[in-house]
Amino acid sequence: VWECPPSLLPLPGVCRLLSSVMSGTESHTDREEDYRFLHSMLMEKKLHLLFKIHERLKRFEKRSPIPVQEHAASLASDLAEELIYQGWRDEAKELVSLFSKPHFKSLLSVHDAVAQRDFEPTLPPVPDDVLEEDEDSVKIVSLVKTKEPLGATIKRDKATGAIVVARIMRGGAADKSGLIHEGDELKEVNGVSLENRKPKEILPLLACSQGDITFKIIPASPKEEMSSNKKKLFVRVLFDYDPNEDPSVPCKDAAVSFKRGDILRIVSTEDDTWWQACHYGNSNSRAGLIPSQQLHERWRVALQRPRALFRPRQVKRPGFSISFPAGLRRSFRLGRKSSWVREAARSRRWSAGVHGSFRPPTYIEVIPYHRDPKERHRLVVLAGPSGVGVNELKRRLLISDPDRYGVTVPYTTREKRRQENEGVDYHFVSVHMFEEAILNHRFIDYGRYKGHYYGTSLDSVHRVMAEGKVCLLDAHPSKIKHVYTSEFKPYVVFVKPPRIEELRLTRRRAKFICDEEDTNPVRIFSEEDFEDMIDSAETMEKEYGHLFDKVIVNGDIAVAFRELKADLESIEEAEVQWIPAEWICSSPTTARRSCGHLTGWI
Ligand SMILES: Nc1ncnc2c1ncn2[C@@H]1O[C@H](COP(=O)(O)OP(=O)(O)OP(=O)(O)O)[C@@H](O)[C@H]1O
Repeated sequence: VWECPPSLLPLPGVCRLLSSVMSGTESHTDREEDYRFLHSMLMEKKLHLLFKIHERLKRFEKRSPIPVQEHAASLASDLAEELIYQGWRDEAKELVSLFSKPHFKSLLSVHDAVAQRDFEPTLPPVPDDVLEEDEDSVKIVSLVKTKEPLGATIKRDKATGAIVVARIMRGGAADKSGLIHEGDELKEVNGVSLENRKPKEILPLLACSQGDITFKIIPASPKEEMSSNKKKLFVRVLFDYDPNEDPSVPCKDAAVSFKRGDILRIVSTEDDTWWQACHYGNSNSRAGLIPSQQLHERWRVALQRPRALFRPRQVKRPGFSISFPAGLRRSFRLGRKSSWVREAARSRRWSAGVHGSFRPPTYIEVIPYHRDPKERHRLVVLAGPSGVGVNELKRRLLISDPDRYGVTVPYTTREKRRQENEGVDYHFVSVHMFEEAILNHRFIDYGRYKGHYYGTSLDSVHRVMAEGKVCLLDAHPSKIKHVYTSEFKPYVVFVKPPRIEELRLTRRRAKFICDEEDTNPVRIFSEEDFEDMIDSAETMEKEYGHLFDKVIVNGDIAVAFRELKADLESIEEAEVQWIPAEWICSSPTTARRSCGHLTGWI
């Protein structure tokens, strides 16, 4: 067994390592002599002292010590001189001899070098000849380049052929230096003229520069900073973006990737095509390029498939249910039940596509919201194509916590049936009352079915919320606008079908209720139902995706339910919730003043 000498005990890790090296080597060495040599080398006291020093340095490194003073060598020499005049006592003699030892002197001089950060490259003096031409306009900028990129992009000015700084990334090295600005013309890098060079020839020049880097620059005329940049502007992104898959991004390394739903802080919108933003909550994240709203809209237009835009689909949907377990099927989605509403939905889709009346999903301006425990809960809207499982999820939520969740009771003008209870299954009202409520805009959703009105009113939502419960409302996405206010602060969950293969597998035994007049009102899903469900989900996402806070894919019902429940709980517990700025900045003037030129959708 190989043992450590007691002086090495503070380094158990090194001892263990050396010990294992030795025991590992033992079986591989044929010759005793080699083994002894290795043993004596690894046991060498100096080697262990080196380890000790290394270990100490590592420990100090963690503490990030700050030098007490930067001129220890001259202090020691002054002190030595003083001591000589203090009389020649033994202690003084010893100290003077210690100070005069070359090792000690070297140690102090290394200390001073480190304290003064002498190891960093020094900037070369500005060459004498540089100011000869254009004396007023030329600027020499020297930066010390670390591993960090400069944080700037360059481009060639089409008109003049000059190389100019296209963008400066906020928080990057160039930005922090405050010496290089957007629009500056680069004349030389490290003495190499950039005349007649293409940006791609210059980039390697910058990349391989080590230490200090000197630019000869013709500064751009000073621009006024946009006031909007100084304001904190947050957006929720409504699409995924990966610069590695984007051939149009000017510089992949300078771009920021994000996922739909992420919150970004916009730091610059000066450029029409590429904005700058950083991820919220990540203090280390540097600002990077993101496609501007205009650019993203252009992409979307270019990518629009004419088939999806102009071909109205034959929508065939499950019909209407006959009776519902108490407290469940109280809010229903009329959008898919009456033929006239179906028609309306179809023409909405048609006109939106043709006239581009809906906003393409890009970024939505958001502001932080902290719910006061005394305030009402946010309304939870569940939306999704017919048959996807909205009711099933709602039912499970209610059962899981009936004190926390509540559902609305719908209104109808039809006769009450024997097994039904007023205010439990429906509010049974007269046609006159119903029509008056329509005129007073009290309905989120209403329609006629078999000669009777049915509708979900704002009052029933208020009632559930007033009980202190989280109101679960299922609604067609086109109806969300009726509750899209600061009063309800809706949290919208879109329930999306999985891929058709998974639908076939998971819905093998699922039955849904179709037309009540049908001879067989309950039937299993057909292939066509699945296709309709997927198509309709796609259309909903395209037209109303900007309203969705959360998208849940309902493949395995248990998984989808767990995800939904956890999500609804997490928004309540979250320190900050992000709500659309338009709920607070409702008047356009206020919005414009507080959010720069970006109001609501940006
Ligand atoms: N993930 C799932 N796996 C298997 N069956 C499911 C799943 N989700 C829902 N179902 C079943 O599919 C059927 C339709 O679901 P549900 O009634 O919840 O749909 P819906 O979206 O509310 O449609 P509609 O509003 O048209 O009634 C029900 O029998 C339900 O139990």
